[in-house]
Amino acid sequence: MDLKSNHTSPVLADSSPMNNTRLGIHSALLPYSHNGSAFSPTLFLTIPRRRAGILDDVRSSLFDAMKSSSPTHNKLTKESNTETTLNDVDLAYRNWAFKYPSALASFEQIANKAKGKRIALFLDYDGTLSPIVDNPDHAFMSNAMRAAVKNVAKYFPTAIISGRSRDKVYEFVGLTELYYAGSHGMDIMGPVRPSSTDYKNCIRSTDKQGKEVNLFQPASEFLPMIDEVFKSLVEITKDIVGANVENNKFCVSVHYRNVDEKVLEVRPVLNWHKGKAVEFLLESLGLMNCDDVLPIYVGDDRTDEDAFKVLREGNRGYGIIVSSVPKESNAFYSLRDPLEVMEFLKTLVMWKKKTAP
Ligand SMILES: O=P(O)(O)OC[C@H]1O[C@H](O[C@H]2O[C@H](CO)[C@@H](O)[C@H](O)[C@H]2O)[C@H](O)[C@@H](O)[C@@H]1O
Repeated sequence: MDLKSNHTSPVLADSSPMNNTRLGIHSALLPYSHNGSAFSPTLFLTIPRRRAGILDDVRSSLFDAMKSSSPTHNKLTKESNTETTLNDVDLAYRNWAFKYPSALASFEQIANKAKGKRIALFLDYDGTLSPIVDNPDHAFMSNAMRAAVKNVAKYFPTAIISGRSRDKVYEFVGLTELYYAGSHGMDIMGPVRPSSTDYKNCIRSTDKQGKEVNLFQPASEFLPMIDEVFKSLVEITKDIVGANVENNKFCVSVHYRNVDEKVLEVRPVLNWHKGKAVEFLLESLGLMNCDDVLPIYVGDDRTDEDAFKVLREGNRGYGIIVSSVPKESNAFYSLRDPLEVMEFLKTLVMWKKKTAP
C-alpha cells in the first residue's frame, strides 16, 4: 500500500469524525463533516491500479490508522457532553459568527454587493437542503424547501452540487429547472455551451425531458474501478451492523453513523472538485469572468470548502457555510441549518422582486 497520492488511482481517505469518510484529493485533503465537528487531519492511502485483491492490504492498517487519527462518533459525543456546557456552545457560536456573519442578518450587505449584478446560485444537498438523518436513503427535503428552491430558480440560475450520484440527488430534489452536479462535481449535467465542449469527457446529451444538455464526467475512466471498490466494500462491511455502503457513481460512501467503528468513502484521485464544478457551470452558463455576476454557494461540509475557496479567491462571490457549530471555513457568511437556508432563499426572492425594474 502506497502512502503517497497517485493521480491515476482511487484512494481511501480518513473519515470525518461524525459520519462517513471519503476518498479525496488536493484541497479536499481534509475529511468532511456534516455535523460541524472540527476537521481532523486526513490520512491518504492510495490503492494501486491492480484489479485483484484491491482492498486486501488496505483493511487492517487502514482501520488502525484511522482509529488513531480521528475519534469515533461515540467518543466525540461523550467528550463533548462531559466537557462542554450549553452556554459554552452558545458563546463559541456567537464568537464564530463574528467571523462568519449570518447571511440573514447580513442580507443587506449581500444585497448591496449584488446590486446591478446577476446572482448565480449553487446549493449543496445533504445538510443544506435536507437535514442530516441516520438513513441516507431517507434524506428527503421538505415540500416547503422544494417550493423555495423552485421559486428562487425562477429568478437566478440555480445548480445543485452534491456528493450523491446525480440521479439520486435529482430524485430527491425533483425540479427540472435546475442544473445538477453529482459525485462531488464529477458528473455534471449543464446547459449546452460550445466552450464547455473544449473539456475532455464533455459530450452533448439529452436530459430526462429530451432537452439538449452538456454532460461532463471527468472521472469516467474510473467507473469500472469504483464499481469494483463498491463491491469490495459491500463485502468487507457485510457483517458490520449498521454499516451502509452507498454507490454515488464516481465515488462511494461507507456510512458509519450507525456503527461504533469507522468506515470509508472512496473516490478517484483527480484534480476535480466542487469548486471546479462551480467554474464549469459558470462557464457553461456564460457567466464566467463577468464583473456583473455574483455567484453564491451554500454548503455544509468539507467538500463544499473547495467551492468556497474558488469564490473567495479573487473576491468572485460568496460562500455561505451551513453549520450550527463553529468550524473554520473559506465561506464569508453562515446559516445555522436548512431552515435558515430556506429563509435565505425566500429573502433572495423577495429582494429580487422588490428591486426588479
Ligand atoms: O454533497 P452532499 O450533498 O452534502 O452529500 C454528501 C454526502 O451526503 C450524504 O451523507 C450525509 O447525509 C446522510 C443523510 O442525512 C447521513 O446519513 C450521513 O451520515 C451524511 O454523511 C450521502 O449519503 C453521501 O453519500 C454524500 O457523499
